[in-house]
Amino acid sequence: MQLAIKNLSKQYTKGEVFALDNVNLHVEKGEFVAILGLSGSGKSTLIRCINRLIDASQGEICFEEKEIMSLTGESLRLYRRNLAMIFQQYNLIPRMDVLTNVLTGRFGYLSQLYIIFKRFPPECIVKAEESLEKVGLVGFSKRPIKSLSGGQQQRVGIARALIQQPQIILGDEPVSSLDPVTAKEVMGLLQKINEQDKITMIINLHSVELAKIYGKRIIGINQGKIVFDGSPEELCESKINTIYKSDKVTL
Ligand SMILES: Nc1ncnc2c1ncn2[C@@H]1O[C@H](COP(=O)(O)OP(=O)(O)OP(=O)(O)O)[C@@H](O)[C@H]1O
Repeated sequence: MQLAIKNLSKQYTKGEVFALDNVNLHVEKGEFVAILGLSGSGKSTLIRCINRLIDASQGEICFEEKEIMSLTGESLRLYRRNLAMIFQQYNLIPRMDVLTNVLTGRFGYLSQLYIIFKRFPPECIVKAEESLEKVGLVGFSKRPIKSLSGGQQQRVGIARALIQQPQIILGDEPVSSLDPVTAKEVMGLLQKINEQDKITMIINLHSVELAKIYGKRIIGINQGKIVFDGSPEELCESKINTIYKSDKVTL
């Protein structure tokens, strides 16, 4: 078992509703998990708890059989090397070129001196070029980030994730800012990486269509609870309605 989440709950403020409510989830190495749910259902909270960007209120997360919620300092840094993030807004550094942005994915492996002086070992640069080749951006190394399209910027984000040599890629709505065609290209790239490199994908999505095409397993979250966990074929209309059920009054 690569990731085991047991009875996980998160309450941002005492007295408020639970953003995650007793979540239990097991993920095996190499799975492609698409997470669906209404805005505010807890998808980002789950991802942020997994990579310890935030601390859960209760429960347990184990990575490769080791409990990770109590990690601090160096052991937390080493744990985080296993997890790469890709984001809706790409989170690139606009004033730096493509290659340097990819190289920042290697920070978890380098000493502070390399980082301060931004001088990277030659083998890192080779790895960065290889990552760029993998995402279809050969020849883009020196291009400023600002000169790239959204789809190209997300490819840089994926190359930055790959150079980290992660076990898991966590995606927080990585294609929500892209047009439908480009979104499919980027999801196809993640699918290829998942199949070729056996990197586990846990990807939050707003599109049921994309989840059904690219997810090998779909998790549906409603008000912090897992209400669906199954294959794309099992995600019928009534299950979709359960995932997207809202208590809010519609105008
Ligand atoms: N930093 C925070 N402080 C307080 N409450 C928060 C915080 N972050 C999220 N929440 C609340 O937790 C709940 C779950 O939010 P979360 O961002 O995980 O949902 P989501 O499914 O990722 O939504 P979206 O699809 O819009 O990104 C929401 O009610 C949200 O308002």
